[in-house]
Amino acid sequence: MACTSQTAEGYIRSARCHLVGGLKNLSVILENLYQQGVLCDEEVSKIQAEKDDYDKTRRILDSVTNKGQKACYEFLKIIDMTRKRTLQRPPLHSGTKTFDLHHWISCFPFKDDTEMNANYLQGPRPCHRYQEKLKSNAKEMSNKFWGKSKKLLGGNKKPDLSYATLVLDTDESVSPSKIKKVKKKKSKLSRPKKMRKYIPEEKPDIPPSELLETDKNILLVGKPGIGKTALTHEMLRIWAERESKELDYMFYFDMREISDIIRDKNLEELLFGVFCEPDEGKDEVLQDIKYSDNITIIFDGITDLSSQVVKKVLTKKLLRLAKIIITCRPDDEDEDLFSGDFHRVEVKGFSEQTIKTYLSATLGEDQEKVLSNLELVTLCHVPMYALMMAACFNSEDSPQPCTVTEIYINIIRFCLQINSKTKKKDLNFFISTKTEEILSLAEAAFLATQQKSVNLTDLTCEDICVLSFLKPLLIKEAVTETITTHAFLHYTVQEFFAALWLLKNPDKIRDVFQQCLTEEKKHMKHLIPFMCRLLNEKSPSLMKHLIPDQDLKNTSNWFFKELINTFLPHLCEQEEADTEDSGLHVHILFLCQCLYESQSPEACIYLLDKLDYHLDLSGDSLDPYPCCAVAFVVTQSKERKICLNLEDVVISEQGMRQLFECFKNVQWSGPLPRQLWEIFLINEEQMNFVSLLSLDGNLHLLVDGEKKLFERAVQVMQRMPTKVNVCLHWDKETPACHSQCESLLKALPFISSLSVDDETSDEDTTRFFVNLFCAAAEREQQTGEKILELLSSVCTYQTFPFGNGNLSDYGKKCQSDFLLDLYSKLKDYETKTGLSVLPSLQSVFQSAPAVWSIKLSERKTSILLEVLKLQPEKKQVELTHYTHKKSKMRSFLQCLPYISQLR
Ligand SMILES: Nc1ncnc2c1ncn2[C@@H]1O[C@H](COP(=O)(O)OP(=O)(O)OP(=O)(O)O)[C@@H](O)[C@H]1O
Repeated sequence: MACTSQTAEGYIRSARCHLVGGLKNLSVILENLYQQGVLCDEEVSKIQAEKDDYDKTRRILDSVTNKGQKACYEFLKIIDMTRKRTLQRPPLHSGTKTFDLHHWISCFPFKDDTEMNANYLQGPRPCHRYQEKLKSNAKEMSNKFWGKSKKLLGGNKKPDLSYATLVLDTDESVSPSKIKKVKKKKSKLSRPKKMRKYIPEEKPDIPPSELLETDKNILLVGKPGIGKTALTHEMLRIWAERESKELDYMFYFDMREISDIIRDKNLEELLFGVFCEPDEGKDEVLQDIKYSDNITIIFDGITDLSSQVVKKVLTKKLLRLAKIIITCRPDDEDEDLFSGDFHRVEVKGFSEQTIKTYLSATLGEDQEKVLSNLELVTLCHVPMYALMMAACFNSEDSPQPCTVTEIYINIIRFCLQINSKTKKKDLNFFISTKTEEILSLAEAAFLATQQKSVNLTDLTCEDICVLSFLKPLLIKEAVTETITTHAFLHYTVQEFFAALWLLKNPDKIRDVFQQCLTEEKKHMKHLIPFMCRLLNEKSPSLMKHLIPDQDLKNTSNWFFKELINTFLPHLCEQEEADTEDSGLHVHILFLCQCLYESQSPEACIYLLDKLDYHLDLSGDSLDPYPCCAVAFVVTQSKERKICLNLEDVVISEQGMRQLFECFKNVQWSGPLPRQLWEIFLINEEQMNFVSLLSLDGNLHLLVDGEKKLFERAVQVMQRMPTKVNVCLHWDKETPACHSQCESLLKALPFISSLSVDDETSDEDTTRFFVNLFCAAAEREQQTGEKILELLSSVCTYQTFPFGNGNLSDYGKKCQSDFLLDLYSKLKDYETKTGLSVLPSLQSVFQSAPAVWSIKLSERKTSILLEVLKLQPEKKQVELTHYTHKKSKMRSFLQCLPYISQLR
């Protein structure tokens, strides 16, 4: 059509007859000619004053061609850049061959001057203004959407909520979550593994912008609350914020909100009446939209096609060139209507990584409270539940602790509220009007849970609020037959509803308690913590809107006693049968968790009383949440201190923080301090040793424990800001081995005192110190370090075994005995090795008690004499078990010069 030598003017002249009648949207052409300086104000006005479009077109063509090549080139450029709106298309199926202006303009050999391209006005002014209005509307809508969620998060530190990456699945072969083969076999996965399966696997990221760019129509399918609306709002935001000279439009319709009002509306009413009205040139805008291929329409939450206008848009009878995005829940996915032309994308929620990022952004440090509970973490794969989690832990209105059940109650209330569009203040009333539907869902949940199934086969309810907790499952029974059942979005929500039904039918509760003790039905016990909290009437409330108050109180009166009495005897039986079983304490922990959920001090005291105030958690691995539960139960005992056994327990740093709160109610004696230090030392996390040390001022250390622990303790001492008091414990009756003595000696510069726990026998204590002093002497001999002196200064009178300012008779005796034993053993050692140890220990022997208590019959008087000789002044001596042996009496007389008083 074009030859390269043809001029712009010639090109226009050759097609003049087609251009007259073939140009449209003359205002766009004129405006551009004016902006590019081809025509002046006056010329434009004159053209506009022409009576019809033919005359206007002729006049435009004349003006441009009269102005020469440059003006003609500019004109062609304008036509080219705005051709969608300024050039007529040849009629479709016209039969006769017509001149195609679109083809004609594409054949003109333009120079490559891309930098100019951006500057053309694409469509009529009113359309551009309308686009601006739509964009600002979209930004506002997107802000409002996130603002609504943000409002749920209390506190001053409200985080900014925005779109977090969702797992999107474009697998066309029908999604595996939808169709399942009938599986007769029960899943053998452990509960944590089963829970993890809820979290969708990470897929290659499909950013919302990509969905926005593609020419295809899109069907977004996903469970309630999974993020379909959030995704569409993200697309709206991207569209509204991007810089583009294109004249494009984007409309969003929340079908749940408008489906009632648009039933009989036409396109104009839908776009301008329901969504957003142009401020000027309505007809021009509507015309432009109708034939625009740059228009995106979102129908969010479509359930049916009762609206004719929506149906026509979806079936392309209206807005033929528009790109359509629809979202629906799997329940409403009508394959006949949405098939073919729609690219199906399944929205699967948050991946594990996004859950972590989301919780970290919304909760900061508090994220640990959720992360430490696997059930809560997996619940967060549904973004709506993640939002609730953030809201529960962030809220200032409802004080923490937030029990797990409270989070579920909040979730249930929140889902009911948003799905029914009820105002917060009317929600309690609304719940009571839905009693029947909620209880029927609860019954289906209970029956399925009993069968260990997630398929709610007997569900008859069609209520939208109730269905918002569910997703449909298509079960393939035969090649030609599938049946639809429902499943909860998360198994724990099913258990929650099952618990609710059980409280409505209290006569079944005892049976269920018994079932929990059987191998076959032990999974039923997950209902019990929920029941414990649901019995509590405090806010957030649920049960009291569903069943009469008195019924709930009647159940509450016997429930906890029955629970404790059912589980405790079973516990004792197990204990007798297998004392090695470390799973044994699971029941105690379980009961603690139940009581924590209940928040009932009376029930805690009842349990503690039954356990004689002994809580034995030995051998357990305690997550932070159970720690919180144990701390709650222990703190309820105001009158009596609890004896806590934490032997071989594993607790995280966070769990420890929870547990610390209850130590004031715990007996601080026996092995507990040492057990705690072991838990800390074993732990690989950064533990807060300073706070542990502050409990009683001592670092408690098992002398004959694992070598690694001992070494770790030494490292800890070295890192402490001040010197540490060390209290040594023994497990088995073995003296410290050489390497342990060595480690301890290495740590001496960081030790302010060394003592021994009061359960260690005198013999062991002596043996240990003898070994330690001997090791010190050896080391001193080898290295020349003055270590004996340092050691003896650490083992001062104040802290020496049994030493305190006011010794009892028993104490005095022990101390005297200890010193005499130590002296005699070290003397033997000196003789054996030729090393000199005793002179460095003068201060130790001199710090001896004011009154020496001696069992004369058992003692070598020669040793006594030597020790007395070391004393700076005469000492009082008290003889017990004295002897009738003359020789012994005679040598005792030699001690008299060093004795001030003898009894
Ligand atoms: N990608 C996301 N990033 C951050 N928050 C999200 C995301 N998706 C959803 N949310 C949060 O979850 C809430 C519920 O999500 P949304 O309304 O998008 O679910 P939906 O799939 O449209 O549910 P329904 O089927 O009930 O309409 C939102 O209000 C938002 O706070």
